[in-house]
Amino acid sequence: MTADILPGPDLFDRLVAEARPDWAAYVDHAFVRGMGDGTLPQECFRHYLVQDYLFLIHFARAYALAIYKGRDLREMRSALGGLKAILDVEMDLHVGLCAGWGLSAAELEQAAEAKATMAYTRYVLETGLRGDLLDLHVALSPCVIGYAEIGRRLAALPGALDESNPYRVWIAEYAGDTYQEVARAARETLDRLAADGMTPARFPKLLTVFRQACRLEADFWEMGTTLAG
Ligand SMILES: Cc1ncc(CO)c(N)n1
Repeated sequence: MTADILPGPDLFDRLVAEARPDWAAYVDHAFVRGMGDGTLPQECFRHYLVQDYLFLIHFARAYALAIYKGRDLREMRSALGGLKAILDVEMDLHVGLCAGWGLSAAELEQAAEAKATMAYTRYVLETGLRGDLLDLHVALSPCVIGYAEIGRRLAALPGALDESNPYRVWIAEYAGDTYQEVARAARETLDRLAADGMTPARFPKLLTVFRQACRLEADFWEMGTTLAG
């Protein structure tokens, strides 16, 4: 089924097309819908957000690995942009929201890591350590491009950004121009790497990584929903 897929543009779209059920289970998870209509219990969101802070620490390490694996300055600078977006922008959202609940950044950093957090972050890092830059960026792509899609979808729902929705700040962050631009750059990086000598035989291997990352994203929402440690 995938053997005739040739390298070229829109690698991300082709991955999503082949991984539809896993992608849908991730971007349309009950946790996501609960943020959209404001019905998600706050306890679940808090558990998720603390774990997501720990997730982002390791995610920043994965971008640092992408800098290390960059083959020229352009690739290194592009990965540095991703690293800065996490450390300087995205984590501020978590720190700001948690401060509202009386949780400091230092306390966040000390929180015990849930197994779903470990599984996902270490899978991405391991994939990048074992493989090349394309493997690493495919493993990273459901996170960045997926959250941009989730943010956009939720922001389009009637009332999602109203004062009455406790999750409007989260939605606005990921639907906002800054994050959408990070996701656009991630797509471009995938296309550039794929155009650089990716063989058709590579696609099924990348699809395996992509599907695994989508499943781990869905597990992450599930961890928030069930308050799993
Ligand atoms: C689990 C997870 N996936 C993706 C993102 C987007 O960066 C995030 N903050 N957390």
